[in-house]
Amino acid sequence: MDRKRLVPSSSDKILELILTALRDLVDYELAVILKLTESNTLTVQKAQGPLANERIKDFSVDLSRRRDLARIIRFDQPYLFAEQEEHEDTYEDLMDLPEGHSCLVAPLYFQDAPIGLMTLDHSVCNMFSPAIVKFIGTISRLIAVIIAQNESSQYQDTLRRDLTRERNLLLTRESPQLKNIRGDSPAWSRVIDQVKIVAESDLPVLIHGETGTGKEQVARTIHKLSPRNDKPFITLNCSALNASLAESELFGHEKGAFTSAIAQRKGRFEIADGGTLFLDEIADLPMEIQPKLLRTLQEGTFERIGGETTRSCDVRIIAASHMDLKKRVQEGLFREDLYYRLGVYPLELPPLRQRKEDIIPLTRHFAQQEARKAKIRTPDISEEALEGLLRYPWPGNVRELQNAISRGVLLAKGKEIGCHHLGLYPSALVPETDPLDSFQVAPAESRSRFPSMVAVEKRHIENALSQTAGKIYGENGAAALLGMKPTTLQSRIKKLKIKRQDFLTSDVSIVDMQR
Ligand SMILES: Nc1ncnc2c1ncn2[C@@H]1O[C@H](COP(=O)(O)OP(=O)(O)OP(=O)(O)O)[C@@H](O)[C@H]1O
Repeated sequence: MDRKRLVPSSSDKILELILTALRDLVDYELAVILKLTESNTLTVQKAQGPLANERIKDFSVDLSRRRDLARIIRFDQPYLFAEQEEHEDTYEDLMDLPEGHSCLVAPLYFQDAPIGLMTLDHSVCNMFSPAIVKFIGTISRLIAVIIAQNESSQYQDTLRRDLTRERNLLLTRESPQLKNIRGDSPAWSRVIDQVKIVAESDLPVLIHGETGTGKEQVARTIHKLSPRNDKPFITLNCSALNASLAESELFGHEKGAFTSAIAQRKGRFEIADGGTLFLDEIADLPMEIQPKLLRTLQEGTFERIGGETTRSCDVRIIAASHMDLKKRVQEGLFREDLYYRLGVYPLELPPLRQRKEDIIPLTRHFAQQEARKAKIRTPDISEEALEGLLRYPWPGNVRELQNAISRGVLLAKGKEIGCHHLGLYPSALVPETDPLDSFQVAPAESRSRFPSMVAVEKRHIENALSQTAGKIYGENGAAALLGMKPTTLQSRIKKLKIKRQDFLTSDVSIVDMQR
């Protein structure tokens, strides 16, 4: 199969590419590229051809014991051992090449300095003509440049990684790079620490967390803090994709691959090349497509649907799920091998209710953000509203909080944001001991049924009355609880047609009743 490599991601792959191309021109059975180390030793970097075996990968030769090779390197000229020439067979202990077999060696030089040696062997004698020797002399110069450049880019990668690590360690909570994953709670601080650590690597990350806990923002931040940050961050939501759509989205398709494929289309792997691919709701990825994803993750190769070219890509994967992926594996709905491949670095995002310390800072952040968008002064938030926010369980997590604050900023029109602006209202249904425990936020989906101010006020007073068993006056009365004058409260009760007697119990004083 034609193997098209878009981005050779390692020196191993580059050398494989070079030696494969070389074999189209020179018939060799073993081609080996050896690197010259500082200790004057040649060590195998790549071996290819029908005679290449596993043992050769670990082979090295000390040049102080192979004066013939040292001399060839010093002269910087390719050398063809003559059929009758007596010489030590370099790979003698590793394979059985006949006496007088063809053996050609070419020094690898870069900027006038030796960096290694290439050897070509064939079990048949006289396989390499003088023209081939000359050609190898020229090609070995190019090979040396490619190897040196690749090493230099690897060195630069290492430098970049080191710099990234140092930079990430210096980041503080106020750093702009972390602005989308705010939070100071111990639970969230642990997440941020892990984000900083894992960002510098290429490890696949599997993020688990309830809906709206910030999985995508965490994935984006990992990418932003990684050495890949100048390359694309591409997302794919795997839910609601059938197998063929998922395959096309991931790997792309050629024109005419299926009825609706009117044009060629790149998949997310191709688009994300060099960068990060975020696979959201990975638990929903159809079973049929999971082996193909696994293969791409293992080999870094894929084919477009309807295409014959095997492409290679260099993509870092971050996957996320609100479901317990391990449970999906146990239920037979997710491949175990893929689960382990994706979950090399698992990251657990705590729900907002487990990090209440973050609610107020996040609230202020979102209020500021919204006010900036609306070009108004950031409104104050009443103490009561802040308390209400702290007491709400936030099933929709940060997204729900963000929505509530956006609404609040809009409704408050620059004035102080109160409970009613945030949709916090006392629930008449849940019996409470602390009036603030009964605050609830109108869920986003019921925004069309957003309670009117009158309804909110009525329920609020009813709740206070139920807390005080209908008592209005005095220290324990509803008026004190609501911070109102008792007379004002009475008139509101009348106006709102609240049936106070529904809340009365026998221990309410006659005096209070008579009022
Ligand atoms: N720590 C945070 N700091 C600031 N904004 C946040 C934070 N966490 C989440 N958000 C905001 O909350 C919203 C939801 O976040 P995000 O989309 O990352 O959550 P998610 O877990 O991926 O959601 P889903 O489960 O629906 O895919 C986004 O608008 C995001 O900007």
